[in-house]
Amino acid sequence: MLKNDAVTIEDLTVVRGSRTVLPGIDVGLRSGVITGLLGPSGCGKSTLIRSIVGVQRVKAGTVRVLGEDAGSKSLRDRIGYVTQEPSVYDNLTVAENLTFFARVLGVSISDEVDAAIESVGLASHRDALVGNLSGGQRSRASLAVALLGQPPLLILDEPTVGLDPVLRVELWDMFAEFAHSGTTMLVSSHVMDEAERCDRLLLMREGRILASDTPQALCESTGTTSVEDAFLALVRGDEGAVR
Ligand SMILES: Nc1ncnc2c1ncn2[C@@H]1O[C@H](COP(=O)(O)OP(=O)(O)OP(=O)(O)O)[C@@H](O)[C@H]1O
Repeated sequence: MLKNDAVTIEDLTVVRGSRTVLPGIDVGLRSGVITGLLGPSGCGKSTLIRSIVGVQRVKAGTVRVLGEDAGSKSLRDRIGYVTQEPSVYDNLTVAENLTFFARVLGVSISDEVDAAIESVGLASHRDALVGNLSGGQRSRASLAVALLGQPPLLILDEPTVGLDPVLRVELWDMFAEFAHSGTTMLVSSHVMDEAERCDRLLLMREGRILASDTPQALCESTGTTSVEDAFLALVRGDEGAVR
């Protein structure tokens, strides 16, 4: 963890139902880079994200986000969060959805709505009903909502699920642009080839952080040439350590 990390997490313990999902983890998110959050289904990625966004009841530990406690009111318009399910209204157009959420957030409608629509490549569908859009277009409309007000921290939970390869590449190009302009990004993914597009990676397994480093450093430290192989090597090492 670094002093100027955008997010610092210490000894975070989360229990959901009767299961200890996060058993006291420490991790930091570097500012102004894309961190990929990777790990098998059920390993706790969404729970970690919910803790950062401030909607998860935590049992112990601290989560500091942009210098505030996670969940603080002052963070409300400083975090853009896109869940796995599109969070836009089917019976409103793209522009109407954005206008509605801009009002809720109190951001300038005239400037921000069109800029957000433009940046997710939906300008030609500005006046289309969201209910008539394709799955990928609906995901991008959700992403546009998260961009309103240009929050310094963007958290995207599996933003490319169900999207075609061309669209995935376009979205990752867009994420790189956001990071380039100073936005801190946390992007969860199941897809290992997307990991190569991240500046840093958090590899999770069964609620624990197996590694937090650059893709290159992970490959070097495990003597592998792909993130997928690095992850497998770390899992095998972890299994050996647990045994
Ligand atoms: N409300 C709940 N009550 C009990 N257990 C829960 C609850 N919500 C999640 N869990 C458990 O917590 C663990 C972590 O879930 P989480 O959704 O964080 O995983 P994930 O890594 O995001 O998975 P996926 O990639 O499939 O979305 C899982 O074992 C899940 O079954």
